[in-house]
Amino acid sequence: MALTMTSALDLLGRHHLLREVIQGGDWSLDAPNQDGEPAEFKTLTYDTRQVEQGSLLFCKGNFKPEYLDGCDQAGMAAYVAETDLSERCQAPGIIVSDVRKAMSLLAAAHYGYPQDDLTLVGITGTKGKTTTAYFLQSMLNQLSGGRAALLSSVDNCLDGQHYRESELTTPESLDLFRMMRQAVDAGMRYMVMEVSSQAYKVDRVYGLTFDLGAFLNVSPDHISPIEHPTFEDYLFCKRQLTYNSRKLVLGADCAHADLIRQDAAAAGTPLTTFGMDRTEAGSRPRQDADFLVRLGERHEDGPADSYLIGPASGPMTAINPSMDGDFNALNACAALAMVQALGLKPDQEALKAMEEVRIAGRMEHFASGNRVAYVDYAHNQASVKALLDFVDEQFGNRNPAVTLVSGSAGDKAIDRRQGIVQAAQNRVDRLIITGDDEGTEGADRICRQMLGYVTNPDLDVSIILDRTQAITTAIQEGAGDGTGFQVILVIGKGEERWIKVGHQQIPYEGDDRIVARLLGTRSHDLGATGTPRG
Ligand SMILES: CC(=O)N[C@H]1[C@@H](OP(=O)(O)OP(=O)(O)OC[C@H]2O[C@@H](n3ccc(=O)[nH]c3=O)[C@H](O)[C@@H]2O)O[C@H](CO)[C@@H](O)[C@@H]1O[C@H](C)C(=O)N[C@@H](C)C(=O)N[C@H](CCC(=O)O)C(=O)O
Ligand SMILES: Nc1ncnc2c1ncn2[C@@H]1O[C@H](COP(=O)(O)OP(=O)(O)OP(=O)(O)O)[C@@H](O)[C@H]1O
Repeated sequence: MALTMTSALDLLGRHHLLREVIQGGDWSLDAPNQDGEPAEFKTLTYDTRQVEQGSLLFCKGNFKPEYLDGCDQAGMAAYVAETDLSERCQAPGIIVSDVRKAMSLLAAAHYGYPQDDLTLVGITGTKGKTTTAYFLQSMLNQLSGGRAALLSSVDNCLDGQHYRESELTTPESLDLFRMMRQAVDAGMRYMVMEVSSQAYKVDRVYGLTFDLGAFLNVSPDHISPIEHPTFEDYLFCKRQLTYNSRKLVLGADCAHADLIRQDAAAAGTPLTTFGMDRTEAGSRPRQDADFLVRLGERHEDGPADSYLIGPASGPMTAINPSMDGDFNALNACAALAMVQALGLKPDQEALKAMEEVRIAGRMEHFASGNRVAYVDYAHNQASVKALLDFVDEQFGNRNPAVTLVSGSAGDKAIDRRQGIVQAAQNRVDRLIITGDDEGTEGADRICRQMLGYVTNPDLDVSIILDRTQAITTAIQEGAGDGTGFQVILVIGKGEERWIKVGHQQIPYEGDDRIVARLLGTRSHDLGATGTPRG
């Protein structure tokens, strides 16, 4: 469907978003007079640097009027904004009460409502969104002959095969609808996407109904001046997925599950639940979740523990995910519950597809002599706790000396600094606090703040600002006397090849590559599911 000035105004009017159209001194509710057939907008953009002949520009966020200089000359057809910017340009201004909502509605129309041709799955949760999304995509690809697209915080995949690094966890609505169109044109039948709390906060998914939503878990995170003012606001934004999904899969042990159940009842959204079953083998499984995962046989020194996964009513199937950790088995269980909620029957091959999934920078495992290292993306209290639970379960009987290398990002999610220290300080032997994406705050300040949260006097703790040096120290002079078994955990950056300093991304070797180089083991350079990026 071509979007013209007339159809855009009509759509905005129907959604009560249109205030008026301003061109020069003329104010009206109608489209400015045009000769002949109304011209369709050629492109839509929210960046003046992308404006070309026939563009419709959205002025959102911290947009500055001076960005409009030169847009007339570039051929801008019109702009959409919440204020009159006619002093800066000749093109008509569509003045709306909410530019982000307007952008989502107009983008959907411009790209011909691609969501109608996709089975759309949205996944939210504080932890496990990316992993669960990859697990689900792998099963859907297996069941549909490779017709599952993916939008994640690591990579986007629009044709079931090629993965490209993504910028945001959930894209801006304009980019989202464009990518959906590309996916439909590439023959995709499914799209699996992560839905961040921020997506609801700033209307990136406004007007979208998901065929299936998943709410995995929630714990305090993303509280900062540019994200959420409070945990209540963070959770409230996430809860919106329930009201915008036709069905919902919910973690049975999710905090505030009762509230989310109330949401689902209020919205008339049917629920399927999943959870970890920790009852003894052979005893009656837990009864309060529809899908369960439980520990299978333990293999000492084996590649990974195996799990049993399936509907609570049985039968269970053994799986052996290549990504370590009970939390990843739980993510696999969430993905299985989602496939079933979509009305599909996952066969053995589909479950096997999950076993092949590897995600760059998530639970990357390295070993040499008496040292084992993991590079992981844990970067808040809940994920550090989950990672240390894994270390206890997997290596506890070998009495390891555990070294943790962690920093925390600047400018956002400020509560993580305390959360990481709290989760770790009584469970590791050595903590090396180091630089992360410091942004405009400076790594020194963030590291000192983290150090200030340490209350355990027995903890061997130090700040080594340079991340490469911090990892080198951890590997070469880990905790303990160096003779016993050592576990080294390097967390928070995954496979990222840059560190954000100020507003710049400074090239960085990468945690995984540094560990591999120092331990003399092989590093993987994969985008996802064993597929090189490209
Ligand atoms: C708070 C927030 O949502 N910020 C996002 C938002 O910023 P904004 O709209 O204020 O944009 P801005 O960069 O200040 O600039 C204002 C506008 O002027 C435009 N511009 C700029 C310069 C110019 O010359 N001409 C011009 O038109 C820009 O394109 C933009 O549209 O739009 C930008 C892109 O249009 C995003 O990059 C930016 O995300 C920032 C980088 C960010 O850090 N976002 C985080 C908080 C975020 O969204 N995270 C979530 C959750 C992650 C998770 O759970 O792991 C996510 O979904 O990624
Ligand atoms: N279900 C889970 N529960 C707790 N921790 C988890 C879970 N799944 C993954 N993690 C931990 O969180 C880290 C990030 O996992 P993942 O990328 O799948 O989550 P995410 O929700 O996409 O995170 P983010 O929003 O921070 O990008 C992992 O490296 C792991 O340490």
